[in-house]
Amino acid sequence: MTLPPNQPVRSFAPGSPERASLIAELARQRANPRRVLPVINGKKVDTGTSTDMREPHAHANSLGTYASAGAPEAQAAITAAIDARHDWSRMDTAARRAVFLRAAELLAGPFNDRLLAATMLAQSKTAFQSEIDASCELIDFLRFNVAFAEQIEAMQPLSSPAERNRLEHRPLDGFVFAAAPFNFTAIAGNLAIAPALMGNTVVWKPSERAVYSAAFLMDLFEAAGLPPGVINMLPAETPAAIGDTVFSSPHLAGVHFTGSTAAFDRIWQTVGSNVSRYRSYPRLVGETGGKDFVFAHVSADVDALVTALVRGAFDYQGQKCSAASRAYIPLSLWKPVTERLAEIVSSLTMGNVSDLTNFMGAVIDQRAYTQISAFLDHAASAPGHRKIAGAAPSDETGWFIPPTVIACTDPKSRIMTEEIFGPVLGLYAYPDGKLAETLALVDQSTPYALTGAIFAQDQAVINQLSLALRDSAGNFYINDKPTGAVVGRQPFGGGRRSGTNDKAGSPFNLLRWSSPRTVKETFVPPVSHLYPHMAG
Ligand SMILES: NC(=O)c1ccc[n+]([C@@H]2O[C@H](COP(=O)([O-])OP(=O)(O)OC[C@H]3O[C@@H](n4cnc5c(N)ncnc54)[C@H](O)[C@@H]3O)[C@@H](O)[C@H]2O)c1
Ligand SMILES: N[C@@H](CCC=O)C(=O)O
Repeated sequence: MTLPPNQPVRSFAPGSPERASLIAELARQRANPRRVLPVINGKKVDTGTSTDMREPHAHANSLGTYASAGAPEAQAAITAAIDARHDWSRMDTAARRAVFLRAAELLAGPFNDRLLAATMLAQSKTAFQSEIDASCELIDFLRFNVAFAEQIEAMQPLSSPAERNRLEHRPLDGFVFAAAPFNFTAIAGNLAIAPALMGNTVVWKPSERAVYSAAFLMDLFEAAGLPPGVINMLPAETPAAIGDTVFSSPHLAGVHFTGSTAAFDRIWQTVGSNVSRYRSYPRLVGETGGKDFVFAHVSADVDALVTALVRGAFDYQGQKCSAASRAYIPLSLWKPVTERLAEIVSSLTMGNVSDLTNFMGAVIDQRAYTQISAFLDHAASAPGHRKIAGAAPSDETGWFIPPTVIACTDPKSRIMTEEIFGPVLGLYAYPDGKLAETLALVDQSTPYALTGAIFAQDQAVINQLSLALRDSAGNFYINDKPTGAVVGRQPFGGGRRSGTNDKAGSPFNLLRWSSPRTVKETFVPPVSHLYPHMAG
């Protein structure tokens, strides 16, 4: 079965048509603040509350407000999802899939600028970062998931002349709760659409830090013809208000989560403690945090390594679960690597993402700004840390944390072992001869295993490093940065405390949303209970 091509990534170079129309849409959205409401059973519900949605890089600018859902709306969304399940799960699969293919075409067409601009304004992504997320990755999720669902359906058991066997892919017996992180519009969408494509109905809670772009996603689903009640959107200032209702419902059949390890731990514990309430065992799929590494061998190409460090650590302000956050550099390469890194990092431009000349925007909000600043304060005050590059943070006009590189003498420093989720890269210099010991450090010094990259030239060395770090990352890169997985090419997800590794954008993930029924049809049934060996 053929897979669709990936959606091409455009350049947004000066003079390009995509740049002109994006700039016009940014202005249009800025001039038209939105009021976002929960959507339950296809109807918008105003709860009367009002939470501001602001641009992280220009926090005086409001994009509008949203009405926060609470327990009553969560209960209504569960009821809507349960009611919608009958028809949606029985809809002809080709018709169901058409909704998602239509959404892909709409997103590649009239909705494209809307989603791109909304993601730039709400999440402070540059044009390129928004393009690879809200446009390319989401279009790919929509199209590839349909192709993967067809592959899954095609995998049928053996039949014989006497019997016909088949596997029917039914949705889970209840509703799926999808909870999204702020950092990827595509992930927010996929968390809802992957279960829905398999016939499930969904209570979808976008991140409280990215409600604005989620509202445009909901517009897209509706425009694609998604029936009411299939995906019910609950923006909520207090996530636990939704979680408490959802996790105590006997109809909870699955959780599709992406976010922090701490939040998924709490969800898992709550679901575990409620397990006897549920009508079925809820499927728990959670892709969580990371402390992603770059390991350089003495044979590494310095220019390729430094480019990967800069893009891997500082694209989207380091707010990717895959971001390069700790790097291990052999002493013999330390000087050229750190000098080149310091030179490039100090030249990176940061500011309002509507100015397309900027390399970076701001971090998502004040909470992130404070948390990342605390790591920088720690590095400034605790012995064994030396800043190689990085200016002072500023929160005057936006939540700006400049890209920062910190040399750490202790490879177990907090900078080298804890998820920072910001533009901070820790470096550790290892003696060239201590290869095995350093690989053990890479593998053992954090609880995560999400992404990692190695840089080396010799194939035998590449094989040695790949084997030594086999369990250290679910997405492993050789001579490339550890970010930027593409749907259909690098199925994404990590092990250990980075998640259940169900590989978003792959058939493995879709299978989690199916409860197959095996059907055996016997053409000529036996009419006697006696077996031949019983004949006297
Ligand atoms: N592994 C991956 O594929 C991947 C991808 C993106 C982000 N992430 C991780 O996500 C984190 C950043 O995202 P974030 O700050 O938005 O994460 P977060 O954990 O703060 O929030 C994630 C989602 O969970 C919801 N949530 C939290 N507690 C809840 C509760 N009790 N009940 C119901 N919903 C609840 C939040 O409202 C949000 O929608 C980082 O740790 C990053 O590594 C992982
Ligand atoms: N899939 C993205 C990361 C998603 C997490 O934030 C990447 O590969 O960079």
